Amino acid sequence: MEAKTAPPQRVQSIAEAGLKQLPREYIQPPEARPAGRRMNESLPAPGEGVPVVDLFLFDPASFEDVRREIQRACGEWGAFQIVNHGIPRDLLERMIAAGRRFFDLPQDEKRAYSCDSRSPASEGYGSRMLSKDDSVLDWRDYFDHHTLPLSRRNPSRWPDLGDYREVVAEYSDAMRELAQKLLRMASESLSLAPSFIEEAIGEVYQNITVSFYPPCPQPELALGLQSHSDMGAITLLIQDDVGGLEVLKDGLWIPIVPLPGAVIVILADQTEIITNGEYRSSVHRAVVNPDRPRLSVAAFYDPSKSVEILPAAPLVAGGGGSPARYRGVVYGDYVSSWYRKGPDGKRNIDALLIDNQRS
Ligand SMILES: O=C(O)CCC(=O)C(=O)O
Ligand SMILES: [Fe+2]
Repeated sequence: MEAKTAPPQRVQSIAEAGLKQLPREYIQPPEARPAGRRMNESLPAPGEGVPVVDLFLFDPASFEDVRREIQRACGEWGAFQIVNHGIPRDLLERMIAAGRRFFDLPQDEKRAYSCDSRSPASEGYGSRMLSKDDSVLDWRDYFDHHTLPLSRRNPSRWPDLGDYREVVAEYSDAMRELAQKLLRMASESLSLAPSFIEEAIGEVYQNITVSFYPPCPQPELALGLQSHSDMGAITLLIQDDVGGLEVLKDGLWIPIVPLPGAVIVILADQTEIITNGEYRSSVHRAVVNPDRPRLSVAAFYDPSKSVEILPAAPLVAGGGGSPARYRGVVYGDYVSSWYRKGPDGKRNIDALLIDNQRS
């Protein structure tokens, strides 16, 4: 428990104090440590890593090729990078630069924007996604923005720092459009109506989280963000050139190597349910390094809390597909159970599996 008077500890302040040893709360259990990964034994050969999909090719003339690429990226990986996505490079760079400007502020100026650490997903500056007395802490600070629907968007709560507020608003709108485009492609590639997934998730809630991972004195013992899958429908992420995001594929942690100008797509749990497991939500984590701070910006695109999420009728038995693999769930209940249990390295979605047909 934090003492009432002491401000919550920020990872960046700990890092700046220049410790040689990682404080105990940040030491991961041996099985979760990045040093334990078997990654070096089998780094992906060129062309075998996380897919890169060129959306420029997504036109009717080459539709079949891209459709196959989308099917492979969503079905086998649940995470991929996209290029030629239509978002101006300049906007991506201004978003990263805005995030960096905030984290460069002196600690007491940042603290003026602190979120309410007792309430999950509260807006503002904070140090971890969930709090559970026995959990190991992430080597990460963040700033969470509530951006959509517009009724939740209140830029006066965001850093008053040059064009910061304009950039976040512009970025939010651009990422909403891109998420819609991708969900349409995902629907179409499963022969669903293009608007199927969008309609299934109802009014969209978007949060934008800037994550800051300070240099870590013992990165082999820590994680910037522990293994998890995202709860909502789809996450669009950009990162600077440092690298650290990894996705789990067939038991191996595969790095998503920074690709300038690319956007990383991470399918989240509700898309896996709606597609009846044809498309998978990606289990991912962030590792840290001793030398350079890393910054990423995630735009989470989530269903309304009141919507019931179910496997799509055309994809289950009766509609021509396989038996339903997941029980339906009201999204708000899914979120509450996630915050109660925490990710614990497991996929929350597995609790909804019928007969555990997929592991
Ligand atoms: O910073 C990253 O690369 C990952 C962030 C992430 O997975 C999340 O915020 O859910
Ligand atoms: Fe994530």
